[in-house]
Amino acid sequence: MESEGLHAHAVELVRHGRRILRGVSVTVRAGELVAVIGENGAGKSSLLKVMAGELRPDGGSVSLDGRLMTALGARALARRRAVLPQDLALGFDFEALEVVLLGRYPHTGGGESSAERAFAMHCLALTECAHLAHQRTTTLSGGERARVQLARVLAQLGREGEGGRYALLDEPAASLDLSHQLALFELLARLTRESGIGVLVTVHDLGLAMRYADRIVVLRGGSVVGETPGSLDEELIRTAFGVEAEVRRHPQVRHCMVALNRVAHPGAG
Ligand SMILES: Nc1ncnc2c1ncn2[C@@H]1O[C@H](COP(=O)(O)OP(=O)(O)OP(=O)(O)O)[C@@H](O)[C@H]1O
Repeated sequence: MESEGLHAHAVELVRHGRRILRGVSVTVRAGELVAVIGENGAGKSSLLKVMAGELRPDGGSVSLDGRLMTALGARALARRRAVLPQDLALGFDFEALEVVLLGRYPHTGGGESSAERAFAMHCLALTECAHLAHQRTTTLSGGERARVQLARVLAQLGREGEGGRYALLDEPAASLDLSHQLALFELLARLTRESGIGVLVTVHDLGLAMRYADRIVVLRGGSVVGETPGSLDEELIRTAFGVEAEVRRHPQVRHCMVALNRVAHPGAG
């Protein structure tokens, strides 16, 4: 078993008799931003849930820094990794700051010192929603709610040295406007570089994935069909999405851009 990092090794997942993940192996190391892309139903969220320890694989294993996920207790796990699910329904109408403080629970057991509140405010500021601290989450816009939840994830990951160093984020950019999508990925890239946090993120925007990810994992039909450091080629996009695309390196900036042309096989499922 590999030691450092979050590893899915030959993971199989079956749900209600359907094989959803087939022999999937993915690694996220400390300080690395790994993007998972793939068409609807490819298995991205399922993989994220398995790697978060929320779903038990039916074959293979998941380990976190050399320990099997199944051997970690709930609180230890909550200090080591934080999850942003795709659709999170809160049962209570909390203020945004209270939601972020929930992220501190695995560390504090529920105490709310002024230092904890200041740290929670700091996390809200990182995701540009300090001004929403005392607004009820039911009254937030979709994008604002996503940013508050991201602040909760950051609070759960904690200060450096506290442990809890992996963030698993399921389509965090889905409801964000253009500027906040960029700000989110800039923040994630900075966190991986400066704090050594490992990030696994599912994303539909290939441009964001190519610009910010250290590695891109491509899923199709529950299998990994490609893995590439930061740039996709046209063949892989065709394989993964059935779409003809052109990938060009921008002359001024170092990252690649993708121009989608047409569906490769119109009507194909
Ligand atoms: N509990 C379940 N029972 C049966 N099928 C399931 C279950 N959970 C997921 N699936 C199926 O597994 C497949 C993968 O789902 P998953 O949510 O992982 O896809 P995804 O790649 O995240 O898709 P999207 O881009 O639409 O969010 C889908 O076809 C889905 O219908």
